[in-house]
Amino acid sequence: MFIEPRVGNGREVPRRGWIEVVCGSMFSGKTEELIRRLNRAKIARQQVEIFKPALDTRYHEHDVVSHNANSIRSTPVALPQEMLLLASGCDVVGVDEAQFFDESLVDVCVQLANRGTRVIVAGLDMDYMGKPFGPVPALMAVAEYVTKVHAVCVRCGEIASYSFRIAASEDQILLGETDSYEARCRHCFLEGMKGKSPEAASVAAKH
Ligand SMILES: Nc1ncnc2c1ncn2[C@@H]1O[C@H](COP(=O)(O)OP(=O)(O)O)[C@@H](O)[C@H]1O
Ligand SMILES: Cc1cn([C@H]2C[C@H](O)[C@@H](COP(=O)(O)O)O2)c(=O)[nH]c1=O
Ligand SMILES: [Zn+2]
Repeated sequence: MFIEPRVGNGREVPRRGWIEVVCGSMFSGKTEELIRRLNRAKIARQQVEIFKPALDTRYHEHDVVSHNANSIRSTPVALPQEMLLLASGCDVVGVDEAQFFDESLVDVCVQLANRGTRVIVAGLDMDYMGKPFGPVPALMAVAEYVTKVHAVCVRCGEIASYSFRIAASEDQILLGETDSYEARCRHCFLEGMKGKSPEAASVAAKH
């Protein structure tokens, strides 16, 4: 799985495209896993392009940077359509923070895969309310491979699938780190939601 197959029995084989999604909560290792796969492709001398949403300026204007400071050069784009032109001739395209793009990202990834590109997309599957986030759930549906990674719940040490917001904002988009979010397991996420706004409490009440 996730090999870099371009040469078969010493002969060039036609390029085959596909989509891989790496999803999970904040701090679950999505960016690390994306960087690991992209670096392997570079070692295999494949042409790699990496994109991130222009709005994600948390760590660096250009680089994709993980919470433990691994990084890889990327191109910030405002719209998914820009990737179609910028990635022409590429073997592998990586996309980080996919949740910040609009739904057109799904069609762009499908077009790239259809024209023979391996597309690796990393992003949050759920927002701070535990609701599906942006185009990530739809990408999971059309992907050949979906990998859900997990963080460690900072409250109890169980595996964490939720990003619990400790900051006051109720906007869906709020850039941040440990200053604004905690990785939490289902139980600790629901416990936290009970003490929040009426909408948040109703999310917890449904469970
Ligand atoms: N609660 C946590 N659970 C797991 N890893 C954490 C946690 N808090 C910080 N980390 C660090 O975050 C790293 C993963 O960072 P990153 O790949 O950027 O995650 P993501 O892109 O999913 O937010 C881990 O290797 C670890 O060093
Ligand atoms: C849950 C949640 C997160 N965000 C923001 C916070 C961070 O800037 C990114 C996630 O980064 P990571 O690489 O996955 O750690 O998304 C948000 O805007 N809204 C949310 O609900
Ligand atoms: Zn917990």
